[in-house]
Amino acid sequence: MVAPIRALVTGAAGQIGYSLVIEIAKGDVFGPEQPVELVMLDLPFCAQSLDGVKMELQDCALPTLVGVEALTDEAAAFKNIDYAFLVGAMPRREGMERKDLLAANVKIFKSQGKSLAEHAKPTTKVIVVGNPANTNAFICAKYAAPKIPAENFSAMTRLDHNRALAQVAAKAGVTIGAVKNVIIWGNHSSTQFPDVRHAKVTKDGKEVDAYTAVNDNAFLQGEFISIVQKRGAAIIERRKFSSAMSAAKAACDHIRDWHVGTQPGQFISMAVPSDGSYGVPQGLIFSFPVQICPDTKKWKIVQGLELDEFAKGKIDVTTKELIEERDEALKACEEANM
Ligand SMILES: NC(=O)C1=CN([C@@H]2O[C@H](COP(=O)(O)OP(=O)(O)OC[C@H]3O[C@@H](n4cnc5c(N)ncnc54)[C@H](O)[C@@H]3O)[C@@H](O)[C@H]2O)C=CC1
Ligand SMILES: O=C([O-])CC(=O)C(=O)O
Repeated sequence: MVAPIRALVTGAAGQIGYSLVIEIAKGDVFGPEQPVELVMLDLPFCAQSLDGVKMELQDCALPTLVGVEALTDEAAAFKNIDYAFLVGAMPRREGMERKDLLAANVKIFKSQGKSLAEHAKPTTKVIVVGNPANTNAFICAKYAAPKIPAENFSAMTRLDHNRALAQVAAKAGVTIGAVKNVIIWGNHSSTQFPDVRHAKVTKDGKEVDAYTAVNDNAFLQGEFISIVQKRGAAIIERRKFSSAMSAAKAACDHIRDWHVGTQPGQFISMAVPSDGSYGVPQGLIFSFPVQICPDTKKWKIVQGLELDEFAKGKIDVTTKELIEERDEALKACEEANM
């Protein structure tokens, strides 16, 4: 039998958690032949509802789910895991920016970074979903070092990437599968730069660039960018809760691609530690276009993409915000005596 993958979901009793655990458990992430041991962590006051989620997962009678644990102890939850979906954190409400969550959430990721170092496998791969996701991932990686290499840490911008694909498909009058290689640069915040300069669309049987397919430059350099940047807030305004189903789906897309690799010629957006590419300071957790090698399961930042002055200006703005967030988070971690 294939050895099971041990996958941890934090905040599993929350909104995203409820959509996410079923997708992992039924094979949408690691495949229909891969057994999964699912570990769910939440805070002690959620123990009862977490237990209810566990019962429901058992009742799903899933052949891929070979174990399910509902835990409220961080050390036990991080033990021997292969993948960590770090979702558990406070969500924003109407009128807030994601960085307003920094003070409340960054301490969670300091503590979980230490738990990763102490209890997880050194090969564990981590996606941070809890906001502000890039900066939380930066802190988590810092406190998990040197046991777990920085390259194993990522933050989720796949939801923004999927939002961009959907907007381009709708405007070009094609289905989602006909659009590829949109890019989200930078922070999972309203300064992110959704960029379609290198995107391709298959339209009327021919692959063309997105600008040709959409045929509306003003839209692509204006409204499109702001729709994607502010989509999270637009969902909150309507639902009064932040995106959950789409966030869970995006987390699955992110880890599935990391686990199985990207298609030849395809790139996806993932916030990973910068190696200095495109002038982004080293170590910042920054969303780049990446490709993942199916054999090594390692990501590589796509190199050599041309950036015009418009793109460079947008990338500067989001870089500056991430530097400020990083410095604020480091200060908060020093002050939090834990
Ligand atoms: N990166 C992205 O694209 C997205 C990020 N988010 C973020 O994901 C996070 C979770 O969102 P929701 O599930 O909607 O929130 P939620 O409030 O419904 O659930 C969060 C859960 O995390 C738990 N939790 C809090 N601290 C914890 C800790 N230290 N350990 C374990 N569990 C803990 C809470 O008890 C709660 O059950 C928020 O920060 C939200 O802003 C949401 C959507 C998209
Ligand atoms: O907007 C929020 O707070 C939740 C989130 O990150 C998103 O939907 O992109």
